[in-house]
Amino acid sequence: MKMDQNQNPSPQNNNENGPKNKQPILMLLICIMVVMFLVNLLTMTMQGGSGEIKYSEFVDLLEQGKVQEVQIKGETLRVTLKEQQRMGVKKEVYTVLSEDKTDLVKRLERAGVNDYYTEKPNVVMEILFSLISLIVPIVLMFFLLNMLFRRMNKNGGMMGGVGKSKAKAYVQKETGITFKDVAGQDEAKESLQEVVDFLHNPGKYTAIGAKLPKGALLVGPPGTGKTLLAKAVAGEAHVPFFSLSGSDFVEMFVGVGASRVRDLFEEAKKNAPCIIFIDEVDAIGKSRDSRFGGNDEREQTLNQLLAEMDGFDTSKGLLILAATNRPEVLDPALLRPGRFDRRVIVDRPDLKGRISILKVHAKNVSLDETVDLEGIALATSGAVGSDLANMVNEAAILAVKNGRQAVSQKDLLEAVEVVLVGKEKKDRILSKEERKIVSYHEVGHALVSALQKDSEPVQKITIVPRTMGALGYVMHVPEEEKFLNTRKELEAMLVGYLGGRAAEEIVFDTVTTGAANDIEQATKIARAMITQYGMSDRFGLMGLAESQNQYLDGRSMLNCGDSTATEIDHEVMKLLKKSYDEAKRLLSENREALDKIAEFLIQKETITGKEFMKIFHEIKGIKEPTEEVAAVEAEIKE
Ligand SMILES: Nc1ncnc2c1ncn2[C@@H]1O[C@H](COP(=O)(O)OP(=O)(O)OP(=O)(O)O)[C@@H](O)[C@H]1O
Ligand SMILES: [Zn+2]
Repeated sequence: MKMDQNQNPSPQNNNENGPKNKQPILMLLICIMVVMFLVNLLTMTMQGGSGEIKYSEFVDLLEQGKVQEVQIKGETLRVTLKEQQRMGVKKEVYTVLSEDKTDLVKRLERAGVNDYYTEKPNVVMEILFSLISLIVPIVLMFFLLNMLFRRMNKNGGMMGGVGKSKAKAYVQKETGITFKDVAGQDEAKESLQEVVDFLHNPGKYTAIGAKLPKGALLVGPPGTGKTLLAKAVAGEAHVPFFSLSGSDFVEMFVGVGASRVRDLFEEAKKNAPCIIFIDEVDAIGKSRDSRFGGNDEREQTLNQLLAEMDGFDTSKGLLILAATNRPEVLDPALLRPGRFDRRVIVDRPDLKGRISILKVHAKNVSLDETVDLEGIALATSGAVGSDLANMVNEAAILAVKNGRQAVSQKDLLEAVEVVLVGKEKKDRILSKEERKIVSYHEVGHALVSALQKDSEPVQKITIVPRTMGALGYVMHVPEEEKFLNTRKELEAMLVGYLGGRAAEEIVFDTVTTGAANDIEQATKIARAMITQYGMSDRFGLMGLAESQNQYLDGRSMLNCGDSTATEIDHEVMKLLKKSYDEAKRLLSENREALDKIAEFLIQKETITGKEFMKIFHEIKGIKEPTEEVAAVEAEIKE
């Protein structure tokens, strides 16, 4: 559901060793190749393409007076004939000396061939040749490898200077962002406020002998504003902001990451007071413990980071902030006092937080009088800052699309859905039968929820497909923000999730693939109830799983023996079956309401929670003449 619109720091200039430097090598290479080619061609033509002849044939030629010149090279004779070839080039042949050299000399003198000599100059040529044939492949290899390395190592050339940092930190002299721009996250701001004060007047602290913190680790799920907070610290302290992502350090070659760390600190020290921000620090700071997979390069990089953190003098006003959403994988050495000894939790915003984040982002958007940001915040439990920022923007775009001057509550609600489930997919035409199934499925969810007292009120039911895969869905909005769930509520949730499939089975006596996501969610909840929340009678309070990454998808890992794991599976199955039976029971007993509402939904495609409740109450014979219902009735009649 997260739509990341992160403004990740982009390396400012990462090709200072770019194509310009490659050109001389290229030119040299081409020259060498051309020379080689020419030399080859020349010797080829000089040899005139001739071959070897027998010594006796040579003797014949000699006696016939056809030989002009003979070069004696060891046992080989290179014979130039008087006969001409194309373009005035004399024909040449070879032969192997098969008599005593003095005899040959006599023979030559007799034939009047004075131009014979034992070859010497060619020795130089030969050495040159073998040298070239040795050097060219090496140069070629060097060039190819260099290119390959560059490609693998997009920020720096292996050959072009291993030690130099190519991943330039993204530097901002003034971020211009202050704590006011970060909504909610009050605890985080408070603890960072102290840090700002350190940067402002380090002397105040050192005078008493207090040690200044070297770094703070911002921990929290993606999109909660960690980068924003780090920038705000720099903005509040009016110091430059150096940022780099952990993954920028990690390279193919051992030692590159470490030298980047060194360069970054060198650069930062020159600019102190300033802030270094390392996003995704887990990319380098992963535990050196082999449990997470050892890696020499990363270890060296991490060691360098640790050394740099130990090495600098805090009184200069250098502060390192780092962000991660997987603190559990970090090397303990990073978290030791004197390093990232402060841990600032930047968690998902609560209702109050969401309201203020919406306000911050709505500040620059024209809103009409229908807008109720609190209502939007209620409907977006679990959303993080970047989601909310995205929703406000999406709503503004919708308003413009519909030709309006200001954003209305309807735009905002639609935007919430766009961010959570994607845009309406108008071109996906469902067959009549499919629409019917989807309609019953969704009403099944809604009705089961409405029939149980521990579930959240229904806000909207729709069978308009969405781009993110949903063919229809039911939107619930809680009456208030919840931080705890009772066992009853979780059980009601399970029944609610399985209500869709139950409706399909009851009405069509068949089941479809449409319940895949429901089944996944229900299984996750059932498993957590048994292994983490101590809500099963079978295992009681025994903790059976460890949470793995609280700030990402909250995955957990079983922590028990194999046989227990099998038993857990049985228990999960039992719980799901019980919930499914309950859903089927509820729907069978309310078949009339199911049919009526499903029919209504097929016609209208989208119905509001109020419309839904109205039909429901009518059928159940519940008289509820509240003002709200009366208003809705009037609305429907229109
Ligand atoms: N508390 C907040 N107040 C205002 N805006 C916020 C807040 N949290 C997030 N945002 C918005 O979301 C955007 C993304 O946030 P940011 O990049 O800081 O998240 P992050 O926690 O660093 O995420 P990641 O872990 O993915 O890098 C911000 O630019 C801002 O527009
Ligand atoms: Zn469903």
